[in-house]
Amino acid sequence: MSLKFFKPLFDSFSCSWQESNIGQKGVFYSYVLGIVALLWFLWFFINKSKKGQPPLPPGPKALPLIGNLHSLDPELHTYFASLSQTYGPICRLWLGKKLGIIITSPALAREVLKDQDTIFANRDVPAAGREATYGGTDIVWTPYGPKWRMLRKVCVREMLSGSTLDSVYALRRRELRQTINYFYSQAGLPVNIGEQMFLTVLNVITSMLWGGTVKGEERASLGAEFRHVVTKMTELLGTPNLSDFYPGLARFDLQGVTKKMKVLAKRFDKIFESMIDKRQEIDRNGGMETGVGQENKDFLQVLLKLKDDEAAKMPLTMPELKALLMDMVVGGTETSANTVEFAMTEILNKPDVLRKLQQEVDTIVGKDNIVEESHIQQLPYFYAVMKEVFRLHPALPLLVPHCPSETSTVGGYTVPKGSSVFVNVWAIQRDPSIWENPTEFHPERFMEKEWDFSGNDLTYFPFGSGRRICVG
Ligand code: HEM
Repeated sequence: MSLKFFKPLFDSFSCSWQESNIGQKGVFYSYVLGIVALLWFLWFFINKSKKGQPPLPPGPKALPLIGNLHSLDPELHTYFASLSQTYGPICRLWLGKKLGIIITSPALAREVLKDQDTIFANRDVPAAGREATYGGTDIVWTPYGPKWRMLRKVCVREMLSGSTLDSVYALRRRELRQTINYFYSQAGLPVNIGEQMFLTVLNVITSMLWGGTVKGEERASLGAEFRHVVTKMTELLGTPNLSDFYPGLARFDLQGVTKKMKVLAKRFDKIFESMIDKRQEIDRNGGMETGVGQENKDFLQVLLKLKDDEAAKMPLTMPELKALLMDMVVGGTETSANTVEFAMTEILNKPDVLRKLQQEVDTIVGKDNIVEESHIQQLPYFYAVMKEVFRLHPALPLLVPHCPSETSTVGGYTVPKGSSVFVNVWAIQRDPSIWENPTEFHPERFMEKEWDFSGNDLTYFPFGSGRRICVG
């Protein structure tokens, strides 16, 4: 590097200084030369150590400063699928200052979600996500480690275990029957499946959360408010946000995403506070009004007990408690409701599938009976239809992005620490080299081969795979 580069810098020093002290000038140049030499050595060694590393994955040409933001399509999963057609099963994209890595093959998904799971079981928390979840203290955004393990364990053991779910079967049954009754009463009229399913799932989840704490009209109006807030929150979480692409700009919140999320989160917080107050009051009065099942505590009761447990190795804080409630309400409702809506759409478009389903239900359940959950194992075609819906329409087509806690190698390329890793399960589940007629809704394929939701087979994993697999 030429010293001429520094000339303007030297010129800016006062002339009198230069003229008056020739000796000091010599010392000054020696310092500058020393610093330049040091910088050069540093640069040389950093590059040398990088030379041993594989290159970054291939990807489209990036512009200075903005990277590939100019060509980003908001429908990310289809856009990423088209990139993988050009650049292969692992490619990269510069999202401002953030590096995005896109994975689009079962083999590479296995490397990320199974072989190097402990490294990739982390998250890069988006500004909107942080705001929505009390600073990212929920299961979804907590980094892999003891805290995350504790939160997940509480959730799985106390709310989603087989025995708890069995104990609240009556509650699911009641909610579903109410919904079916409603559809029946609307025969011949248009109905909004998505909306009805959202309310059904929401009622099931919130009843499990705080049981009989709210009833009647209050419950119905709470449902409407939840739907509105959850929909807005999901929209904000999906909005490409400059604060995430340029973390240095996050405090300016240029698009106002954080501000909007704050308003929504406040509305949820009010509901949570009111439920907690009511629950504590019922408990203070010695009430056993749980609504979940006679012997069962509702989830909120269990959480409040854990929060007050001073002997706990890792106590639960109030923000973590509320963040867990948020995960259940936001994570469980839209995903389930959208899946049912897709199922109904596909079935209505395929009269032969509808006919086969009706025949199976008539034979196994009988025309005069109502389907129970226990029937599902005896309804293989029904189960295959469900699996086919999850194949074509995974609720989270890119999972929740993973983030490596250290620089690693995937598919022979470097994936730097802190990059956002998008596993395109939507594209993998439509890959023509794996699936025959991949875009066709054809449940029979699941009658011929066993696929499950366990995440062990990286050709079919609508709930993710590895440590971060869906908790619900
Ligand atoms: C149709 C239903 C659902 C689908 C398709 C679905 C799918 C997923 C997927 C793909 C992930 C991300 C996995 C990853 O990052 O690799 C996830 C995470 C998660 N899901 Fe679900 N989900 C559903 C329902 C639920 C329900 C009912 C709940 C709770 C009641 C729930 C709670 C969560 C939570 C808390 C996480 C974060 C797990 C973690 O980061 O450790 N989900 N889900």
